Amino acid sequence: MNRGKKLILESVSDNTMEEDSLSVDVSSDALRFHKLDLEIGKEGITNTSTGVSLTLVPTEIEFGQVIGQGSSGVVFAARHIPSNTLIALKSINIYERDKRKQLENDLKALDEFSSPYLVKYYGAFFADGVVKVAMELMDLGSTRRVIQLLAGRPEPVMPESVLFRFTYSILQGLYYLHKEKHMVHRDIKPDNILINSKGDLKLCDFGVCRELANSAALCNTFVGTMTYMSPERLFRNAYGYPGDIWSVGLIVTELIRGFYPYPKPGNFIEMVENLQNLPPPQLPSNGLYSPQLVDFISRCLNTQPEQRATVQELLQHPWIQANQGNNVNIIEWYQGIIRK
Ligand SMILES: Nc1ncnc2c1ncn2[C@@H]1O[C@H](COP(=O)(O)OP(=O)(O)OP(=O)(O)O)[C@@H](O)[C@H]1O
Repeated sequence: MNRGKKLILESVSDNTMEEDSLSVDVSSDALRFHKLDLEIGKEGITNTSTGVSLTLVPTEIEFGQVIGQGSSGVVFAARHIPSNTLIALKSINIYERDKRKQLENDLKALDEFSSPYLVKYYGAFFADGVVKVAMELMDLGSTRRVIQLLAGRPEPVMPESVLFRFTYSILQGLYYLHKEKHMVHRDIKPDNILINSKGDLKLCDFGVCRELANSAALCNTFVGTMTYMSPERLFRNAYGYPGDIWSVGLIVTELIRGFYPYPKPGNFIEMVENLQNLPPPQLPSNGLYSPQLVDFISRCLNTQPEQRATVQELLQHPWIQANQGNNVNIIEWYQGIIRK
C-alpha cells in the first residue's frame, strides 16, 4: 500500500492542449488541480484559495440503474438523498491524461457555467482512484436514442417544427460556449445532446479536448466521435468555432432524414475518403423540406470553415426566425415515436 505517498501526474504541453498538472495525494485520497485552485476529496470539492467547499458524500447517494456507457466508464442514475435530487453520476479515470483534461473542463463548468442549454454540474468526489461527477439527470437520455428510434422511417422522419426545437437548443448552448465563454465544444455529437421529460434539450461534455496524436485512442474513439468532425479538424487537427457548426449541420441532417448523411464509415480511412471525395451533404430538392431548412444546412456544411455561418448568424437565419414562437410539445412527439 502506498500510504503517505504523493504521485504527481503531469502532462507535457503540445499545440492543442495547455499544460495540465495534477497531483494525487494517495494518503488522503485527494486530488489537486493547481491551475483551478481546486481539490477533490472523499467528500467533495474545496476551493483551495477561498476555502469554500461543495460537499458531496458518497454515503448520501442512492445508486440506481446504469443509464449510459462512455469511454471513461458507466454513467449511473442516482438520488442525492438529503436534497432528494435525481442525478447522473459519471466516473472519470484520472490516470488517463485526456480524461484528466476532460475532468478539468467539467470542473470549470461546475464553477463557471450557467445556461439552461447546458447540463448542470452539481459536484464531484474522489474514491478508489476514480472521480465521480454528479450532473443534472436528463431522464430521456441522448439524441442518439431518438436517431435510433427514427431509423428506417419514411422521410422526413421528424417534422420541421420538432427539428427546430432540437436545433434551437443546440444553437443556444453553442452560443453560450462560443460567445460568452469563448470556448469550442469540440465534441458535438448526438450522444452529447441530452433530453429530459420536461422537454429540455441540453449539451453536455463541454470543452472535451481529445488527443488525436495517439493512434490507439484514435481507433478506440473513432466510431462515436470522429463521424461528426469537420474536414479541417480531421485533416489538419485545427480546432475552431466553425468545427462545431459543421457537427450541427450533420446532426440536423441526420435528425430530419433519419440516417447519417455520408456512407457510414467503417474506419478512419473511409471517413477521410468520404470528406475528401464527396461533396458536403445537402437536403434533396424533392419538396419534402422547406427551402429555408435546405439553406440553413448548406450554411453549416461548407468544407471551407471561414465560409460557414457563425452561431450568431445561424440564430438569425430565416429558418430559425420562421419557426420562432412554435411551441410544439416535443415530449408528446417523442412518446408518439416510442409507441409507433
Ligand atoms: N447527465 C446525464 N443524464 C442522463 N444521461 C446521461 C448523462 N450524462 C451522460 N449520460 C448518458 O451516458 C452516455 C455516456 O456519457 P459519457 O459522457 O460518459 O460518454 P460519451 O458522451 O460517450 O463521451 P466520452 O466517454 O467520450 O466522454 C451518454 O451518451 C448518455 O446517454
